[in-house]
Parts: sequence; structure tokens; C-alpha cells
Amino acid sequence: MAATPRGTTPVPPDVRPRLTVLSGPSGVGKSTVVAHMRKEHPEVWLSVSATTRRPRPGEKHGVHYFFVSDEEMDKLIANGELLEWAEFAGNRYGTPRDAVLERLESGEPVLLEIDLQGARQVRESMPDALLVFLAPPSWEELVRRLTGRGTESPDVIERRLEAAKTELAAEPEFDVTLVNTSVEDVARELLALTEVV
Ligand SMILES: Nc1nc2c(ncn2[C@@H]2O[C@H](COP(=O)(O)OP(=O)(O)O)[C@@H](O)[C@H]2O)c(=O)[nH]1
Ligand SMILES: Nc1ncnc2c1ncn2[C@@H]1O[C@H](COP(=O)(O)OP(=O)(O)O)[C@@H](O)[C@H]1O
Repeated sequence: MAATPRGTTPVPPDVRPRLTVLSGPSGVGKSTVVAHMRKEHPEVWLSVSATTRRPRPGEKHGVHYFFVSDEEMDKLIANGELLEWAEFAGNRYGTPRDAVLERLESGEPVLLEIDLQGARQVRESMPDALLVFLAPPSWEELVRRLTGRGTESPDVIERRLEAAKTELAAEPEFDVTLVNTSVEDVARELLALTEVV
């Protein structure tokens, strides 16, 4: 049997990797779930978005986001370098197109963690993508998580909760809903969804 590089899992021949989009309101636990999944399955490639938002403490350029200026974001958009982009709570966010297409062509499962507007654009441009909605167990728990994370000011939290109402109402547009009660359970379910049998 051919040797498998350390840290990667062989993909069975009847399993085809695909593009999976994970969306859900700010604070629902998207980053937590994805980090948990990728710790054990680094073969699932997560797109690194460009954003005009300021880095939070501990966030690294090129790892969590490409932190860009307004002018740089203008150029990325004008040059058609983004697969999709959107303005969310006062900042712009976008997915670099070439990196995603290269990974899909090389046969790796690709995961995008993007907002509702971005998910809608991907549905249009890549209809084969699987759209997954991460929902909170309750509205109160969402508020608790977003507030408890302690990374945003009260007015930014307010803007994000306002956006969350629209996002929760759009849940039926998605192919699958996962309720984030247990990080471990959701990470396992999400991993299973990144591969098409
Ligand atoms: N459309 C789009 N949304 C993105 C992108 N990257 C991140 N987002 C979304 O932007 C929103 C805000 O992200 P962020 O400021 O990191 O806050 P957090 O998701 O609450 O940690 C979230 O819904 C992200 O999923 C992107 O490339 N495109
Ligand atoms: N299943 C869960 N149960 C309890 N707390 C959670 C759960 N998932 C995430 N959290 C917490 O909720 C907060 C927001 O999670 P985060 O991953 O930053 O959300 P998002 O990326 O969707 O904005 C964090 O403090 C995180 O530790």
C-alpha cells in the first residue's frame, strides 16, 4: 500500500471532496467548531478571507484573515480577485477566488466560513456547493456567547445581533442546519458533510 503523508487522511476512491459553506450569526460558534474539526482533520482546507476589520488580540495576518486597508479591498474587488464579498456590521469581507479554485481542482475538500450574503453569492456562482447553517440552541444563548466572547464593544454587539435576526430568518435557504449545542458533535457532523459519497 502506498505510504500516506503524516497528518493526512486518505480519501477513499468513491468519495469526492466538495465546497462547503458554513454560515450563521456572529457568536454562534463557527470558528470554534471549525478549529475543533481542523485540529484532527487538517486535510479540510479553510479559505482565509480578506477583511477590512481590525485584528482582535491573537489574530494573525494570513492565518485568521488577510487584514487589508479599504484601498486594498477596493482593488481586490475591482480586479475580480474575490469569489464573493460582502459588507458585514461596518466592515468588508471577501473570499480570494484563485486559492479556492486551486484547492478544489487538486481534490481537497474546501470550507468557507462566510456570512449570509456571501453564501447567497456562492449559491449563484457555484450551485454544487453545500450550504450549512449553524444555529444557536436559543436566542438567549446566542446573546450570551457573543457578549461572553468579550471581543466587541456594546454597540458592535448590537449591530451584530441586529444582523443575526435577518440571518436566523434565512435558515430555510440552507441545505442543512446544525444546532451548535455540542462543539464535538457539530464538528463531527460538519466533517462528514465536507465529503460527497
Ligand atoms: N461574505 C463573507 N463573509 C465573511 C468572510 N469572512 C468572514 N465572513 C463573515 O463575516 C462575519 C463577521 O466575521 P468576524 O468579524 O470574524 O466575526 P465573528 O464571525 O463573529 O467571529 C461572520 O459572519 C463571518 O462568517 C468572507 O470572506 N465573505
Ligand atoms: N457549543 C458551544 N457551547 C458553549 N459555548 C460555545 C459553543 N460554541 C462556541 N462557544 C463560545 O461562543 C463564543 C463565540 O464563538 P465563536 O466561535 O467565536 O463564534 P463565531 O465564529 O460564530 O462568531 C466563544 O466564546 C466560544 O467559546
